[in-house]
Amino acid sequence: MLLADKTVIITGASRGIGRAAARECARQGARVVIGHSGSGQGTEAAHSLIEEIKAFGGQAIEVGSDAADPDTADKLVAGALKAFGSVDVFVNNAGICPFHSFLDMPREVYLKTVNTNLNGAYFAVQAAANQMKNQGKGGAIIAVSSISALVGGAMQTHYTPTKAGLHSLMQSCAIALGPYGIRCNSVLPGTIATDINKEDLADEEKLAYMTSRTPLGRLGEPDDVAGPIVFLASDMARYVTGASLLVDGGLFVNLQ
Ligand SMILES: NC(=O)C1=CN([C@@H]2O[C@H](COP(=O)(O)OP(=O)(O)OC[C@H]3O[C@@H](n4cnc5c(N)ncnc54)[C@H](O)[C@@H]3O)[C@@H](O)[C@H]2O)C=CC1
Ligand SMILES: C[C@H](O)[C@@H]1OC(=O)[C@H](O)[C@@H]1O
Repeated sequence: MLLADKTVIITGASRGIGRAAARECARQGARVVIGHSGSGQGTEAAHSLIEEIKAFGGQAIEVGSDAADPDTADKLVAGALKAFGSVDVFVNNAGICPFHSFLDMPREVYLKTVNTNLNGAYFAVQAAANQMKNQGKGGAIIAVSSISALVGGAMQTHYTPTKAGLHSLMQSCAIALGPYGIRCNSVLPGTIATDINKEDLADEEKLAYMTSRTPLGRLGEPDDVAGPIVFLASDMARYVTGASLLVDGGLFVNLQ
């Protein structure tokens, strides 16, 4: 098992990519902290994931707290320490992408997106890194960034800078935390079918367009991203830091 005896915190883990990653980490032997929004739906989904994980003999707990709130960072670390005694891997995954045009972008939509996707992440990464440093045996931090860190989207002018920010944060943290043996990397998913884009991809033309642009001929599924996250979290990636891994079925390189 790739993650035996490691405690992994994953934010936004009740649904989509985070849920798939949490399940796979648990399958690989990790003790998992499921971060979620704390809403009724988030709590319910987190409980059902805990049941799934327990059913195959895994260990998981949940911590409900808004990813945009800087205090969430300490709650996640405290939850991990109380239940499992360590923090070995931190996966920053929680995110939103409320598609909206640029010229009339409401301030509150912009601010909510940046606070959820990037500002909260900064403090969460900081809290996890401090705990790893105090433990003295290194660790791994993974940001779920996006192909959108590298390319734009007319309806994503508030979102793409947050993904570029996460990508950049991992590069800088790789340097800041390398001396402590803490590796920092990002995964850059392409278009993965989840709740975040359900409405956008309900447009059949858009769905067909995104599929046709993907050399592997299909959109991604959450499980497609879970494997790369586990790899970067594991000791198999012990000399990988400051890297970013596109997980996009070839979408990024498909110019013509
Ligand atoms: N689906 C896609 O095509 C892509 C997704 N991503 C990124 O993957 C990450 C996960 O998204 P998906 O699984 O696709 O979507 P999703 O909507 O299924 O999952 C998002 C998760 O973030 C959580 N979340 C949102 N706001 C939160 C808050 N304020 N506090 C705590 N949790 C919160 C949600 O509860 C949910 O669990 C996001 O950061 C997204 O930007 C990146 C590239 C492509
Ligand atoms: C939500 C979008 O469908 C998705 O998010 C990303 O980060 C990708 O670039 C896709 O646009």
